[in-house]
Amino acid sequence: MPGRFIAVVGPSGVGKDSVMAALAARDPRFVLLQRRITRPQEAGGEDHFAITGAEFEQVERAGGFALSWRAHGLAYGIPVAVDQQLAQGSDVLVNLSRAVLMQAQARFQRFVVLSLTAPAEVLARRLAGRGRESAEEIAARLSRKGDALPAGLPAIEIDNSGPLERTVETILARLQPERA
Ligand SMILES: Nc1ncnc2c1ncn2[C@@H]1O[C@H](COP(=O)(O)OP(=O)(O)O)[C@@H](O)[C@H]1O
Ligand SMILES: O=P(O)(O)OC[C@H]1O[C@H](OP(=O)(O)OP(=O)(O)O)[C@H](O)[C@@H]1O
Repeated sequence: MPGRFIAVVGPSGVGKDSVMAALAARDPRFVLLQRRITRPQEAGGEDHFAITGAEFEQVERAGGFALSWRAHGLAYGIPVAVDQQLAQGSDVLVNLSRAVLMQAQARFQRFVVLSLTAPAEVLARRLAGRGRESAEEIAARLSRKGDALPAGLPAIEIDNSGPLERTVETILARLQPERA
């Protein structure tokens, strides 16, 4: 049985990368997908694979991405190698744009959406604390109206305004039944 493609979505600062890293650290059946992003490696935050805009377009044209999208002035790609990780039975955690969820649902056999939420003031505090973006970029992220989840798409909604450990426990409990 292939593993599950677990799309982790939610507004900037909600804790997608932190929650994914904590899940992977907690249970080796979860693996993290390393995204291709046109963001410098030294920017900090998630462990992405930095790629230039020209390289990105080349890979995209050649069909090297299972999914790709643009946001925050950057381009993001999920390499087709994700299929091998899934075929090995791993549950793969992927930080995804809400804009590509329908495409992802059509592309992957076993597909789960984890939708993280937190109040606006928590997002603002966390983005400032993360320190990866300038004050101007943070303001743009906070005012960006991300897409709502597509109507009818099943999603597991998880509040991440409390401690990370509590979020991880809640997610494990919600995902466990399907793993048996
Ligand atoms: N449950 C939590 N409690 C406290 N701080 C958190 C929690 N989740 C994430 N953070 C912090 O909030 C900031 C944004 O988290 P991050 O994982 O980068 O969010 P996202 O990937 O959704 O933008 C980081 O500095 C992170 O350490
Ligand atoms: O369409 P949306 O659902 O709003 O998502 C837009 C983008 O925001 C996040 O990027 P990134 O991880 O670079 O930013 P973040 O950590 O600030 O959320 C997410 O992974 C998408 O690439």
